[in-house]
Amino acid sequence: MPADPNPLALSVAGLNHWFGRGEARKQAIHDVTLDIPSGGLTALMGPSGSGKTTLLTLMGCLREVQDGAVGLLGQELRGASEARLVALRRRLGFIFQAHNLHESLSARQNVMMGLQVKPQRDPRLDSAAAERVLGLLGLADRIDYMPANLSGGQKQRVAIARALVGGPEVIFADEPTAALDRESGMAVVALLKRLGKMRGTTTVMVTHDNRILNQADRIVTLEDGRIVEDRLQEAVG
Ligand SMILES: Nc1ncnc2c1ncn2[C@@H]1O[C@H](COP(=O)(O)OP(=O)(O)OP(=O)(O)O)[C@@H](O)[C@H]1O
Repeated sequence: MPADPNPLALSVAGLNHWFGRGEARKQAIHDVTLDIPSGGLTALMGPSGSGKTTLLTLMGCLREVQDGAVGLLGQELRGASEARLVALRRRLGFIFQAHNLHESLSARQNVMMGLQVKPQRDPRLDSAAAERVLGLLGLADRIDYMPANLSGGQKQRVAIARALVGGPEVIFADEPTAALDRESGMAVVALLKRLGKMRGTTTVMVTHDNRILNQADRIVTLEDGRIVEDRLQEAVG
């Protein structure tokens, strides 16, 4: 049988999630069903507390699936063993607002950390790979700087380079451009879109940033833990 030309990166069905116990128990995700094909940039938006981060972390194997199904890269997350989840996480890239760089390592060394989960690589190529991705993110002249000597936006771009350097199949990002100026934010989105077209990399991104929403292929809106709108769009620009 020929391979499916457009396989699903994510397939979520009847997903529910609760926080707390007893009287404090509160449902954060209500019956979410969502298929995301490989490639492309999907934006998750919605008011504060609507469940965006919870949904992102459930899809990214960072939170245990309690009820419903989450298929990621063809594997079901609910009930999966820790070993299987660890193997899957190695195929993902995560970008969060708090960049968590190692202060004692240079930008290059921080990005090289993103390759250490790849057992099959040739480590002699790590340094050049880190340099290349930092260059793509406009940091060619900051490669050997320490985090203390970088601005907040530059540190965030180093964290993004670290998430991208290993060639992840799916990228989960939570407000990745919040700390970036307009130009850097647009460069990050352009790079994610290029990865989608060239390598079929899928990006799922929580954002309120209108510049990014304009560039997204699809916008999924949550309210009170439910999907209230799911819109495909022709990207602008
Ligand atoms: N660890 C937690 N323990 C208890 N409740 C939580 C926890 N994390 C999230 N919640 C609750 O779940 C709901 C959804 O939160 P979530 O962080 O997913 O929303 P969000 O849309 O990402 O919000 P924001 O835009 O403010 O980041 C909220 O009511 C929140 O208070």
